[in-house]
Amino acid sequence: MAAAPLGLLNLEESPLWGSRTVDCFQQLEHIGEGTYGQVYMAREIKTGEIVALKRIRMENEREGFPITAIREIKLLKKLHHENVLKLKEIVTSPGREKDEQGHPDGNKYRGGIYMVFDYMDHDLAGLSDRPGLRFSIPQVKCYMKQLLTGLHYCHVNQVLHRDIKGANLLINNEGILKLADFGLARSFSSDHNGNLTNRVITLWYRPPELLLGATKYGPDVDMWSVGCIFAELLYGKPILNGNNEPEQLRKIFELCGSPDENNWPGVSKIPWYNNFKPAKPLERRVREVFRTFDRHALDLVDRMLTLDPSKRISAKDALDAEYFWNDPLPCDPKSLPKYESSHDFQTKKKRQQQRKNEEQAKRQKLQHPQQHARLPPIQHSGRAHPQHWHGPNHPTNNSQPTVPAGPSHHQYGRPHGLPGGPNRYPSSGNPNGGYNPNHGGQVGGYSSAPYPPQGRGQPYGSGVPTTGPRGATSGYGVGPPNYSQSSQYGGAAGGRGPNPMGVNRNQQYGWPQ
Ligand SMILES: Nc1ncnc2c1ncn2[C@@H]1O[C@H](COP(=O)(O)OP(=O)(O)OP(=O)(O)O)[C@@H](O)[C@H]1O
Repeated sequence: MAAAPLGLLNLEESPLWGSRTVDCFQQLEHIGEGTYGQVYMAREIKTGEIVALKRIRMENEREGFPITAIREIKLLKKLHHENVLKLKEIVTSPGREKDEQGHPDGNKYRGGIYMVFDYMDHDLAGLSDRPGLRFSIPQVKCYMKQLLTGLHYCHVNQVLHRDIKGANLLINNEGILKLADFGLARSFSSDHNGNLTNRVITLWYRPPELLLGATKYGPDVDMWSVGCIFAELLYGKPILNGNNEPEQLRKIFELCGSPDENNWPGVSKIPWYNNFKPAKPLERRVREVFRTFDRHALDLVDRMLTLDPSKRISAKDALDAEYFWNDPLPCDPKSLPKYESSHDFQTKKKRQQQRKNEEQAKRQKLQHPQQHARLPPIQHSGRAHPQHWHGPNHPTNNSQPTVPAGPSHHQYGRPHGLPGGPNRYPSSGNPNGGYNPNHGGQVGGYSSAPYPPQGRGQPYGSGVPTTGPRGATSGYGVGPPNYSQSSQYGGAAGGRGPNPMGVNRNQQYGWPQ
């Protein structure tokens, strides 16, 4: 990853920033794991305030502070809006002064740098992935309106987000949605003539112009991602879930029709157009595929998922769209239900644990077929083991699958590439590299030529999902709300629900260095 000289961080600009250490906070729970760092829920010891700490990954940094973190800090310092996540301060942890061999460690920041943010109870990916959860139409309008308001503010301030996806839209139990993760964001100006990288935005939310190799672009790239999220909220599952860039383009063209000089003047000049243009013309099918959406929703999705970026609707115009001004109106954020906290990372982790339990139970069943409840267990050794016999009113130990305790808070591995099962969102990392010829490349006349192996991380790249197609097992399209309004999340406990990971929040851990 590109790194910047230490001085560039310029923590001195905000005198208090960087002057406190992470020991001012008590670590409560691991809530997120991204390409660039781990995220923890923590309590400020002095005030009791709950915050989120994002530890900036330094493991791969030999030469200084990662440029992505510098960008994120710089941009967040200038953005102040209710719908943009607030960076409160930067704290440090001292870390080792010597390496394992006892040599002085030249990196001043080796110990750890943490960004302190307002704590948000959910991210949209984690929240909408809750089994059985259905957002109501006023609720979808409320979230979309906030997303567009935050994004409009960024665009007016000449910031492109470049990684809009559910996991980066944070929501608190006051119903407020905030844009987060500005690690790939950058400033732009309308007269800017330089080239920008096209290896940004997680694959499923990446617009066709970037996939075709455009290096001059503007806020329209974010609006494509918004269109994908909007349609996903109404449709109940991701709408364009390609496994690699060629497949992603194919899916876009199958939905939005093939691009040509009539519907997108200038498209033939984009570098990889000839490699990827469909062999035979495809019709636009947006209105057919999403025919169940109401008229105004369909109009808006249609204008967001417009192939030609210059004709794509802007955030400002989207906010003026009929959709937001017709009944049912967007609900008041305060009226939104309060849910038990859910983050994409934890949802995936829970699901992984559940799958493990199921597999283990299955294995145990095969190894030890179910006993008749009234009979003692089969005696393998020929001798009875008294500790296995609990009498007729107690289940035997062997007939019960061993269910491991909930995920240990000491094991925070990222659930990469979970075997089978639904895994709704692509991770933004790309450990598998780029185009995989076994996954639909060359299909329909596309070639993989322009795509070298890549990873989003270093510092830019694609967010190719690590898993295959998702099941829609936890369908969460719009419907009558069936969420729990359990009072336990609204009241005295500061609006936070019980710990879904079974972690004791009072337990203090050492901060990672
Ligand atoms: N302020 C916060 N409050 C609560 N949870 C948060 C907060 N910030 C981040 N998270 C959780 O941590 C996850 C990862 O955070 P973030 O996207 O900032 O990290 P990243 O390393 O930049 O990730 P990515 O791989 O997407 O670039 C988020 O999806 C969210 O679930």
